[in-house]
Amino acid sequence: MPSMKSDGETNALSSAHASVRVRAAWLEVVSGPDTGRRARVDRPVFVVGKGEGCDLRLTDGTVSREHLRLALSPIGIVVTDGGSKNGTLCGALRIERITLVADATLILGATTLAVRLDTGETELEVSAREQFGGAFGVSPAMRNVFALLERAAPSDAPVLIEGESGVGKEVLVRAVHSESRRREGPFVAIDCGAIPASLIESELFGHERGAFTGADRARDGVFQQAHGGTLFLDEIGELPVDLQPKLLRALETGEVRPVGGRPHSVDVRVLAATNRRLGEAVHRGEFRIDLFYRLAVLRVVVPPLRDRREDIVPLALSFLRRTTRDPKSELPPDFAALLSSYAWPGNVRELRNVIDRYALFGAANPKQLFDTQAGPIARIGGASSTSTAALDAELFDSPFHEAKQELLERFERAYLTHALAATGGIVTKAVERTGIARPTIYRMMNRLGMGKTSDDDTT
Ligand SMILES: Nc1ncnc2c1ncn2[C@@H]1O[C@H](COP(=O)(O)OP(=O)(O)OP(=O)(O)O)[C@@H](O)[C@H]1O
Repeated sequence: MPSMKSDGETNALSSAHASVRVRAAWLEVVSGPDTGRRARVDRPVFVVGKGEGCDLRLTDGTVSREHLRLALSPIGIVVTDGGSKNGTLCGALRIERITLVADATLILGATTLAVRLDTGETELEVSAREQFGGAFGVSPAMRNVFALLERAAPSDAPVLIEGESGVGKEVLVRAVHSESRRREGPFVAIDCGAIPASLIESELFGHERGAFTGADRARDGVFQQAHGGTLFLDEIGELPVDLQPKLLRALETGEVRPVGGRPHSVDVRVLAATNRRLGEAVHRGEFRIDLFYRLAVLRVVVPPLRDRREDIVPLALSFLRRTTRDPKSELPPDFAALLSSYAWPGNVRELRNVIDRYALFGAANPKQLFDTQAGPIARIGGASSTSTAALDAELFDSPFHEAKQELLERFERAYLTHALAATGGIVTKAVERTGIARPTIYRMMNRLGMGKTSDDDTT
């Protein structure tokens, strides 16, 4: 498969990049079960805790899942307690948010962390743009992600994007494709977590006629379908271990072997995403290290929305203006303040859903938009939905079939929004909760303009 292009081409892009000067630091565990562990804080957001997604993962049982977050800033390191159970101490002070401008010691649970700030400044590369394809962001953290991806886009290098569900991994992957020389070629997506293990090999590589019971005709896999374009392997962390060597071989040789057939070459750029930390899966022996390195020529971690609060209101405004088709739509200041202070467990997807609800139903009390049980969403599917008071007068003035269709779409959108909000935006959980098949959910989301496209329909 083709490799990275020359530096000359990537340099051409660098004029679109700026940099912010920040102070990076070293962390060292100086007491507690993980004594001796060190980590470099040189990315925009760095999380310490015992959860799987943490940048410094501690084994101390008294530490919370995401105990504290460190953010780079020009004057020092901004330390924020992540709402931990037993708090974070800096000296004799219990802190919620402070900026360290000199070396300090932090105590979390039974662990003591020494923070040693660099004496000089580090340059954090950020994009000069606030938009990369369909992804929008004003925070240095997001503009750093844009800068990395803008640099990688013109090459054929594989990129691995990690981040929680709903942070925008797919939007970013599509942007990489549309800014690459393959933009005229196909973009094919496959969700490795949504396909039964028995089918995934043939979904990836295709099969010959008669290769297995039920294979009554030959079929191309996604590699063949993406020939000349980009293949997006979503939820790559879910790829069964026994298939990983086959994928590695395909990436290394540029050849795929359909089930029951002979190998042939394909010209495909592979982009992958996962909402697990793949490095941890490698550590546990669940993901092959050689495949990890092959996929993660560039590895980008997209921070959750709660770690880039500057993005919340600008994103909300852009969703509102798109939905209302009114570039002058504004958010009431108290509603904007509520949005800014919310934790967004479902990330940008959840924010988009809240704004969709706000635009769709309006709200005398905007707080209700966050409370899906008590809010207007619950009402439309409940007993009061039969009351004419719950319906717009406009619907009664439209032809019956149009009005019915409009109401059905509103219901579907509200129902899905509610299901996804209740499951933190995790489609797999929404499938269990609603009883709607996963491909149908994706199709509905696509049809209703909720962010997915037909490429998601891989089953
Ligand atoms: N930075 C952004 N700018 C604009 N829209 C965004 C951004 N990030 C996410 N979105 C929107 O939020 C929704 C979720 O994004 P996306 O599907 O890319 O997330 P994801 O990380 O791939 O989620 P999952 O892991 O659940 O598949 C989509 O509607 C997308 O358009």
